[in-house]
Amino acid sequence: MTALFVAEKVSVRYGAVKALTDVDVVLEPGVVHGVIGPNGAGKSTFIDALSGRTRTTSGRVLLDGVEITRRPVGWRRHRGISRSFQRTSVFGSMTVRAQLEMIAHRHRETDLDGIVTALDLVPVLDRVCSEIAYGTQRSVDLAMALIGRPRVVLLDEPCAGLVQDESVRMLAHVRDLCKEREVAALLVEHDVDGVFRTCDRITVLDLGRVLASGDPAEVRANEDVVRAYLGSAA
Ligand SMILES: Nc1ncnc2c1ncn2[C@@H]1O[C@H](COP(=O)(O)OP(=O)(O)OP(=O)(O)O)[C@@H](O)[C@H]1O
Repeated sequence: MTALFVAEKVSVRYGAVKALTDVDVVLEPGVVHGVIGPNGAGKSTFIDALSGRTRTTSGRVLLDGVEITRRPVGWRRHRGISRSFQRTSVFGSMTVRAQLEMIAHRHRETDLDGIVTALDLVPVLDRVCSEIAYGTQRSVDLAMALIGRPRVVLLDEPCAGLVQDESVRMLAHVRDLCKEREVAALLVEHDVDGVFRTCDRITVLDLGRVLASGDPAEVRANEDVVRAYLGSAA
């Protein structure tokens, strides 16, 4: 069977800096795939390369077995590859409702109510985005990424800036919604415990290379990962 979304030996250089070298990932519907690694490991570069924001130096990206490596961001979004950013991308001056409806219109979403309800956004629909709590803004970011029934979502640190309780709730939402909607998710996150709790598979990057990949138990037990990254916390 053809995998939904594949990164094959993806490499990215910024001048002399090798930000990513030969990184492989396979994403499947309803599977949450975490990517962890220390600062500068190449996590954001990987999401940027998969979403079309950064040009790969070599390697291939495939959707349904068809190469899309050079396709631009907008083309990918319209074919069901969406992403969220490390920093919230809500428009501060709009209401939550206006912002979500605008994106729903653009991507022909027919069940905006379902997304809004699942993410507990009903009480803030008529509030201006800049006036709602930061944790709720992050839920609006997730809602925006899920609009249009994407087949693949690439989430860049959805828990950045959240307190522990909010982070737990956010990752539960990510997992539940990806399972319910059969979305293939790639989750980059610094909250390592959250990633181990949430993800079905995990890839660990270090200095732009894959240090380990597998299910959470395999990765947690991997000696290279413990030595280089998890330390005694494992
Ligand atoms: N635009 C750029 N120009 C040059 N080097 C860059 C650029 N963006 C990233 N890098 C370098 O590429 C490497 C990977 O960076 P990247 O931001 O992808 O790592 P990261 O794992 O997401 O880090 P963090 O956890 O701090 O967000 C780092 O060495 C970084 O300094």
